Amino acid sequence: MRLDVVSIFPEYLAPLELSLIGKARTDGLLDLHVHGLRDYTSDRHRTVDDTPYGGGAGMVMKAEPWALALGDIAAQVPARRPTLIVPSPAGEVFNQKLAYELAEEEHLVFACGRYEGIDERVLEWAAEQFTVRPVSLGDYVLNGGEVAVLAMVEAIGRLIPGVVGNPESLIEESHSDGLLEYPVYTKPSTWRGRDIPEVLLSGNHGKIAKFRREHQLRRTAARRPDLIAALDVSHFSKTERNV
Ligand SMILES: CC(C)N1CCN(Cc2ccc(Cn3ccc4ccc(-c5n[nH]c(N)c5C#N)cc43)cc2)CC1
Repeated sequence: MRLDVVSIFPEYLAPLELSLIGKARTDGLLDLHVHGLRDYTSDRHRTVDDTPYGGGAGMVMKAEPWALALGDIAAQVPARRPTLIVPSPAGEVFNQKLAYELAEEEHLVFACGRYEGIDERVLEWAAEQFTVRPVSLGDYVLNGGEVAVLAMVEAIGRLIPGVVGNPESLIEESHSDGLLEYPVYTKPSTWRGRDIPEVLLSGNHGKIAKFRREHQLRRTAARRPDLIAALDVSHFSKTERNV
């Protein structure tokens, strides 16, 4: 998968050189390019913003630098219609389902806005050669798109085959089956007077699986009842429907 990120703060994306995503880049599983938007300006001050038409607080990102940057990226990978992800407080909310969907794409481009956002005409212009998707990390306000891109690239990148060492660990984690994950423990079995659940020492895989499923359901019901409500009844066994 090829990924391109455009930002006025390219150094903000440096964490994508670390850990699993960094190794995936070294291994050639992810072809990630970060671009500085100011490289696509031509004035002495490398201007990327201006005052909003209609008045109001703050500044808006100018269209031309974005069109030059996105056009350059599209030209570098002519064969495929890239998906342009535009982090925005007004976007569809990013979730694991969308992460899986985007992990199937061949080329993702991320436009990190700042200030009060990007001139809307950029998204209209980009729709000629990109599939444009405004996406929100969640219902809270950030100062720009970079943090959202760090989260999305990690969530999407780890779903690419070969990025996560043990693909089985992708199966039982939170949200992959619609429920939150069960509690996990490791040595020592007694820590500061606290024991681990005895069943985990039993070696009885059926009982362990049952314990874990029950705790997934309890944790999800307690912390995210909205996820329980969203699940189809067929998701639950007969006994679980009465929990
Ligand atoms: C009345 C008038 C003064 N209001 C002024 C604030 N407006 C909303 C507003 C608020 C902040 C920003 C800052 N910003 C610039 C680019 C950018 C990209 C993503 C996000 C972002 N925030 N939250 C998320 N989950 C995001 C994601 N993904 C925020 C961004 C941009 C825009 C609403 C209008």
